[in-house]
Amino acid sequence: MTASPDASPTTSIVIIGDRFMLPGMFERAIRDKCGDRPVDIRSHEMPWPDEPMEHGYAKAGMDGLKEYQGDADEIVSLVGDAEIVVTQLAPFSAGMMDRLPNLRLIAVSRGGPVNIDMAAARARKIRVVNTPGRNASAVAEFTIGAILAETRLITRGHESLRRGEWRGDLYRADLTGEELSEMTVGVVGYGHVGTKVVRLLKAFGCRVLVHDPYVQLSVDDLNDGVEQASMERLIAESDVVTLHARVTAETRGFFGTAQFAAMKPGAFFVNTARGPLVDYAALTEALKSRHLRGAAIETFAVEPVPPDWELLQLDNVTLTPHIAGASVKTVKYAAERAAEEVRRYLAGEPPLNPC
Ligand SMILES: NC(=O)C1=CN([C@@H]2O[C@H](COP(=O)(O)OP(=O)(O)OC[C@H]3O[C@@H](n4cnc5c(N)ncnc54)[C@H](O)[C@@H]3O)[C@@H](O)[C@H]2O)C=CC1
Ligand SMILES: O=C(O)C(=O)COP(=O)(O)O
Repeated sequence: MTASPDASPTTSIVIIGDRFMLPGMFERAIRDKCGDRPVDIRSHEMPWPDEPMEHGYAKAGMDGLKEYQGDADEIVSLVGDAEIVVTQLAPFSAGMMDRLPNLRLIAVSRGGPVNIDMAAARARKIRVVNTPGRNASAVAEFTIGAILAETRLITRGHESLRRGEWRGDLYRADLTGEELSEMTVGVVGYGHVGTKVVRLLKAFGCRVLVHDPYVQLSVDDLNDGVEQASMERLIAESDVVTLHARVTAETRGFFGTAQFAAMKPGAFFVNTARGPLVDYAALTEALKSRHLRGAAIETFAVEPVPPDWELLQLDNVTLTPHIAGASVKTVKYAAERAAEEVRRYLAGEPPLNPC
């Protein structure tokens, strides 16, 4: 059908999807929101690379961009003359933007737009929007599961039964857990995920300590007895320590030999945040010596981890392959927000989440 001469020009939108975006969901959301506008949407799936990379999806070193997936030339050719790009992991460097003169909006479904050169985008007046907290409830729920997997020995019980071993005497010491209602849980980082972890923990009746030097506790949490603590106090008093900070110059290597030694004997350690926050060789020693009773680890500095890695062989750790944020709700929410950002851009409205 030919457009009438006075019709608005068609806006070209390119979606660069990956395994976190679920095929078709972003395109459907944009069509639902922007159906009354002439849009031409092209969706591409980026193949997932097999080789181990930083956090599983970061190639290091393209103009300081991090946690990205995809080749610059390939992405430039996929985007072509499009005005809008919707992506999660595709990188956009200054050099790539120079080759994409029509690009005006990048909707990036990330907590932080670490795969986009923000200074370059600002200089070229490209609007960049993101979706902070899109996976926060997914990670928070998963974290509670990871804590329970260790404190209630769900993983140990599972492994025991897989080996054909019933529980033995009630109560076999290695399958006798500890209840959160009697524990102190230390939450490091009180951002999108950390605040939700605290909210869920309160239902268990445990004492909750929070360490985050940059944020004040909410009035609700203060009224519910949650305490702000120095890192030293949190480490010394917690039966479970759970990490929810981003990797910065300050937080990189946050937990090493000294911190694990200062934790209570028999305490548990949980990391669903990022591998570089932790010295995993030091954690391995703390678990082997049984100074720590258990750990639940979900993210690593380089992913996938080698199958013969010592941490994977220990009997007092629950390990998952970086799946805490991956829920259907996360993707639905991200698609909905990206579509709303596209609608706002097309309608000349201000963005929901400008970067
Ligand atoms: N396993 C998974 O699938 C996922 C993991 N993540 C990770 O979870 C972590 C938390 O994510 P969000 O809550 O969205 O981040 P966020 O940016 O909302 O919160 C991070 C918090 O860390 C705090 N922080 C900064 N320096 C600190 C320090 N020295 N000590 C204590 N706290 C400090 C900040 O003030 C902020 O409140 C990040 O590392 C993120 O990469 C996020 C999503 C999915
Ligand atoms: O760690 C993951 O799985 C992520 O999805 C990264 O979350 P982010 O976009 O950095 O908040």
